[in-house]
Amino acid sequence: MNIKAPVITIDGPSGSGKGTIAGILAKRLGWGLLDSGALYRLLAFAARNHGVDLTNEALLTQLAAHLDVQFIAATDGQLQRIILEGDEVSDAIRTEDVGSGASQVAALPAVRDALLQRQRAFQEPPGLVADGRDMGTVVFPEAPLKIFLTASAEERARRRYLQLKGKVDGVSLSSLLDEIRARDERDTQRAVAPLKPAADAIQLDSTELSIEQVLERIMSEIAIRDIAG
Ligand SMILES: Nc1ncnc2c1ncn2[C@@H]1O[C@H](COP(=O)(O)OP(=O)(O)OP(=O)(O)O)[C@@H](O)[C@H]1O
Ligand SMILES: Nc1ccn([C@H]2C[C@H](O)[C@@H](COP(=O)(O)O)O2)c(=O)n1
Repeated sequence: MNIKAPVITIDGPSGSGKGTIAGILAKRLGWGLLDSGALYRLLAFAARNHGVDLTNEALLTQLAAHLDVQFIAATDGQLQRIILEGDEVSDAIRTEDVGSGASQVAALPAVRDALLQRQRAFQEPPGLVADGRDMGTVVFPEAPLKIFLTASAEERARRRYLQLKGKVDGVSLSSLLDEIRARDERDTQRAVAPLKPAADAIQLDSTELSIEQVLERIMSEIAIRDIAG
């Protein structure tokens, strides 16, 4: 019998804190981590490197199927590292520009299909924390705990501003807010696997919550379900 490892899914819009929460949770539980947004970012980044237009579904699908990528798990004192075609791109894929490209390629159905099995292959014992837009609705519909994490667009832009200020030249709160709204619109309105809560997801608005408070809420849901041993 094939007993599947438990999955906790965390979906939500850009800047809601999914990645931060998923990373801490995976570490606390000793589980694997799937940052599914990184796959779409890697594809957009690779497409630009190879001169592939972000609207060319056929070529992007081929690129997605053969994406040469390695995720090196976080260790004490070191964050997860991402290697694309032999080069470390962990920071390079985090720009708003790459995020916007990722959101464009993610709207293409054949691209999503090409990345589906790659994402499901992360489901390994003892468990997986997976963050993205469709983790609970499409990729892991049987997950025993699904979180839909939100925050107001203004708060998400503020968080992103604090994160980028001093690291990226010319960053402005108002342009970040515009980018966040544009990405929300594209991610929620696309025809395939749009960003939306799964019917059985727990919705958490983190606008007024600290990272630790969000984690506490999720840890109590894990305890209620008794899913982490
Ligand atoms: N509850 C919170 N309170 C304050 N800051 C937070 C909170 N959650 C996350 N942050 C901060 O907000 C920023 C964005 O968080 P994070 O990158 O985890 O968001 P995300 O949802 O994964 O975004 P994206 O989908 O674009 O990757 C980070 O600097 C993080 O430390
Ligand atoms: N499961 C996912 C994850 C990500 N995307 C798309 C949409 C996002 O705007 C973009 C970048 O994601 P991020 O790194 O900001 O979480 O990738 C998606 O469609 N489905």
